[in-house]
Amino acid sequence: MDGILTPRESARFIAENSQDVFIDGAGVRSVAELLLAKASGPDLRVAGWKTLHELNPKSADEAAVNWVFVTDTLNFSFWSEHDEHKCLVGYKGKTYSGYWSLCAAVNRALDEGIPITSASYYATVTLEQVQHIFRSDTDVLMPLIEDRHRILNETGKILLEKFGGSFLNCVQKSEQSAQKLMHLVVESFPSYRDITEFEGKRISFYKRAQILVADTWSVLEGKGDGCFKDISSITMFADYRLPQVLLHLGALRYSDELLKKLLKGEMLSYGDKQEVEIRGCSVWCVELIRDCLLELIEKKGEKMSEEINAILLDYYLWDYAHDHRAKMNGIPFHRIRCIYY
Ligand SMILES: Nc1nc2c(c(CN[C@H]3C=C[C@H](O)[C@@H]3O)cn2[C@@H]2O[C@H](COP(=O)(O)O)[C@@H](O)[C@H]2O)c(=O)[nH]1
Repeated sequence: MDGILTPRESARFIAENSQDVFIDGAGVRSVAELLLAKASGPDLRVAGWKTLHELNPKSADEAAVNWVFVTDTLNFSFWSEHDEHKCLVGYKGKTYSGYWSLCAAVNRALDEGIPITSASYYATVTLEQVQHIFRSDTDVLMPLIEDRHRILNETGKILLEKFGGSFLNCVQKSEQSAQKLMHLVVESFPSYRDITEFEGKRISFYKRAQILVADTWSVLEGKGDGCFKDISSITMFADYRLPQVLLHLGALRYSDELLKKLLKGEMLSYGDKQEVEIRGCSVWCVELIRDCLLELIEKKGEKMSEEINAILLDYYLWDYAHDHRAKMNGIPFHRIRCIYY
């Protein structure tokens, strides 16, 4: 897209001009050391996407790719006003919240015979049907349910018109380039256009487009159509969880004014200067953590069977945030309602 900085260029520019969010060098190093201990384990492997997460598809076929597409099309804004009172989805004896409540609802619908991953279905699905599919076990609904309905209709129609109703056709058009696929998704599907302005420049995060490429790579196990030669050019995904965990681990720091605002639970808006600084510095922070980790691996003389990239670090840190939810209680995440993350 012309005149727009790439996510990596955007992150660097924001980090160099940020006034309320700072990257802490010592914190970056300590996170890299934490990850070094995991480097040769199962966590920092593309296979972890399936082995560590029971709701993710185990197959690597067209149906699995279309599962990834519909979940990442709806992969935004799950936080609730009060954490003890939120949307919950029970599935196969377990209760899921947040992003996982979305996946549980998709799998529940498929088990009920509702073809929620088929574009021919969700292109014309009604609001009532969407409210039923994503119903909560509590009186707290999944946030932005009307937006989710609108986006399903819009995205389904485009997938039918441009790609024969299957995201696998879109993947194949990208000729094993992650960047080509990311740009094809952003150009084709409006809800993926995570673009804003900062200090007079047009910047991009493309959070859902990047995580869609990453999850496509993961579900195809990095093979065949999913063997993206440039997969390591994808950055971390600028959501609202990663900044929180980077703050908790000391790799990010906020100004007193911003911290006070977040601790009060004040909402930010998409494109606010401080919101952009949080997202941009988080992306750049993970780039620096990756560089530091690769240096430590080199020094240690470890042989890696798979290249470590920002995607695998992101997945690990996002899961870390989930596993340490209680410990992170006092650490705020920035509250925003939007369809981009
Ligand atoms: N940076 C980053 N953001 C991610 C993910 C994922 C799900 N990926 C998992 C699936 C397979 C992989 O193995 C990953 O484990 C969701 N999100 C974002 O988080 C927020 C939801 O958070 P909570 O309210 O706590 O559920 C929301 O903005 C959502 O868009 C990720 O991986 N990285």
